[in-house]
Amino acid sequence: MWQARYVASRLAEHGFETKLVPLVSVGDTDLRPIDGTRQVGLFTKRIQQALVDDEADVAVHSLKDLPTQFDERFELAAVPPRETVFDSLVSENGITLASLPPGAKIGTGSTRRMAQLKSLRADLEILPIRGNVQTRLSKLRGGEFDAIVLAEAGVVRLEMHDLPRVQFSLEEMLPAPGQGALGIEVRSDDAFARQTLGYLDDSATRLAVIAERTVLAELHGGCLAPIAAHAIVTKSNRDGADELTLIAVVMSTDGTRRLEERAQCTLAPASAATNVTAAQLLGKTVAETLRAAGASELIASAR
Ligand SMILES: NCc1[nH]cc(CCC(=O)O)c1CC(=O)O
Repeated sequence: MWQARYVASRLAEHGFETKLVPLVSVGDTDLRPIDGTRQVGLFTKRIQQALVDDEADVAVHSLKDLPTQFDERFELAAVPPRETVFDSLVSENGITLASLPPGAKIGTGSTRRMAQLKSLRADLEILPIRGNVQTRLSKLRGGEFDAIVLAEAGVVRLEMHDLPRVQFSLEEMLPAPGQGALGIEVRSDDAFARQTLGYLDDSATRLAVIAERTVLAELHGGCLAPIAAHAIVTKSNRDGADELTLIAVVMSTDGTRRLEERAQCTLAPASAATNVTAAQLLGKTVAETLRAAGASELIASAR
């Protein structure tokens, strides 16, 4: 709802009136542990269905939740400027990971988070937790866990600034592809919606998430594999040109094996199409190197 309201208010700045269509996704209601047999897109399918049924013209997703599988019915009309990409350790008193008692119980349903937690502290007990941010926090308060891991982006958007937590560094906990970014989809035959939403696109964010999501797609990772990726656009200090840097990690779920790859490309000034191709190539190159180093085996063992 926050995300949809954000898009509505950005559209209002450009003079467009909108109507919110509140929806409840399977991801909000299905709290059973993730077991890999259920379908992908639990948070996004219901919203896409609203586009198909003409219930809504604009679909607002967390890009992290949007499957990489191409669907010709929809087009990603905009990727707005990204919120913070970090993950945070959330607990009753905001304790650091290092200060947790031996064998502490940490709630996360993400193999990416599980693997990185295990590599930092092998003694931790990782327990499944599902649901939206509010559901997870009520489980933490219920005493089931010593701590849980949440994306800082969700915490910030819900304005829970006082929530006791410690932010992980990128070295400790590399985020999921697309984390902190929104993906705004429209029907592919709706040129008016595509053009209108185009105002909200942020090219640096879009290129970063294209690179990250290409790694995931190339490794056939889906949302269950222990794959992390983070890309960022920066200015080169040599010639001032924009550069896109991508780092990706594939792990074994027990945290004992870690493959890491980093690569960079130079972006062309104001050449959207060329830069999209460059971002995709960067993601493919990194995925290829990870595959050559044995990534597929680690991903398969996580299923
Ligand atoms: N899978 C749920 C989900 N999808 C997006 C976010 C956070 C917001 C974001 O990363 O954009 C979350 C919650 C979480 O991971 O803590």
